[in-house]
Amino acid sequence: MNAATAELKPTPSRRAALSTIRTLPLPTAHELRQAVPLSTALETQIAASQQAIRAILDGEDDRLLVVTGPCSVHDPAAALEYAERLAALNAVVGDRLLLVMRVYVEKPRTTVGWKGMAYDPHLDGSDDMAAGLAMARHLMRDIAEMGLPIATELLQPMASAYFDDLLSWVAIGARTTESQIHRELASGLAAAVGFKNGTQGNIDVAIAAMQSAAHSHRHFGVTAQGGPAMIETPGNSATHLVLRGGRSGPNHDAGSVAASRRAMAQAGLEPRIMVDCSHANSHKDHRRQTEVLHDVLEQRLAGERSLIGVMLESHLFEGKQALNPVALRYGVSITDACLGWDATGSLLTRVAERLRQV
Ligand SMILES: O=C[C@H](O)[C@H](O)COP(=O)(O)O
Ligand SMILES: C=C(OP(=O)(O)O)C(=O)O
Repeated sequence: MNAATAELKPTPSRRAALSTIRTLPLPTAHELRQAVPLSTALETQIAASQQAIRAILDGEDDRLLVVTGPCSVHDPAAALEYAERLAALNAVVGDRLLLVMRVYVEKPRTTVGWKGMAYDPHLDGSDDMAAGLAMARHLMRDIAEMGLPIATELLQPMASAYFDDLLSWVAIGARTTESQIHRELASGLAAAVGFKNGTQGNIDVAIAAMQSAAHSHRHFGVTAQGGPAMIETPGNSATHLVLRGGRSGPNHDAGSVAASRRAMAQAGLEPRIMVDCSHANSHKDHRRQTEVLHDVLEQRLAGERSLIGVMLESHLFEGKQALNPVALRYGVSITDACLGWDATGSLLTRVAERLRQV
C-alpha cells in the first residue's frame, strides 16, 4: 500500500462512526396502501381533480389555480380544521378559484432542521418514519375525503409511492428542480407538477426540468413491494413553472413574468406560470403575500394569460413558532411563517370577487 492509498483508508475513529449506521426496515408502500386504502369514489374524485388542474393548464378552464395551506403539516387536528375551512371557502369561491390544499409532509432544509411529518411525526427527533408515513397517508386521505384536492412537495423519491395516489398537484422544490432523479419522478406522475425556479432565482433549471419530465425515462427505483426495479415512465407534460423569487430578489413582477413566458415559449413549452407569493417573493414576510397576490391578479386582469395560478403559505394562525414539542401553539407553523386563516379567507374571497367582475 503506498502513502496515497493509506490516506484513503478510513481512520479508526471514522470506522467506529460508520459502524453505528443503523438500518431499520419500513413497511412497503404496498402494505401501507393496503392498510389505508382509497375507495373507488375517492379514486374517481382524485382523478377528476387532476383533470380539472390539467384543464387550467391547457386553458380550457379560466379559473385561477390556488395552492394554499401550511408550510408544513405537523398536527393532524390543526390540518383537518384548516381543511374544513378551506372546503367551506371553496363553496363560495369555487366558480373562480380552484382551491388545492398544501399538505406538505416532507421539508427540504437549507442545512438541517425538522424534515416533516413523514420523517419525525412525534416532533421529538425520534424519526419514527413508519409512523410518519402512516400519519401522512391517513391525513391526506381524511383531507381528500372532505372533497379537497391535495398538493405536496415530493422530495424523497422512495417515499412518493406511499402517498402519490392521493395527490392532485406536486411541487418539485427550488432545491431539487435541477435533480435528474426528481425530473424522472415527475415524468411518471399522474398529477400535474410545478417546478420551482432555483434558490438563486434562475428559471433555466425549471425549464430544463419541464423538458426532461415531458420525456419518457427509464430509471432506478423500487416496486410497491419494496424490490429494486427498473421503472419506465410515460413522460408528463402537465407541468408548469413556479416563480418563487431567489437570492437576487422577487420575480413576481410583470417584467419577470413576461421574461419567463418568453423563455418558456422559446424552449418549446406552453407558457404556464404559477407565482409562489411566499418564500423569496415575500422576502419571507408572510404578510407580504397579500401584496404579491394582488400584483399577480392585476397582471392577469391586464391580460397576462400565462399566469395560471398562485401559491400561499397559510395556516390557522399567522406567523411561526420554534419547534418546542411540549409547548406548541395550536395552528401555528413550525417551519416558514404563514398567513392566518382570517387573512387568507378574506384575501381569496376578494380575489374571486375581482375575477367575477371581468
Ligand atoms: O418552505 C420551507 C422552507 O423555506 C424550506 O423548507 C427551507 O427551510 P430552511 O431554510 O428553514 O431550512
Ligand atoms: C420548500 C418550499 O419551497 P421552495 O422549494 O420554493 O423553497 C415550499 O414551498 O414549502
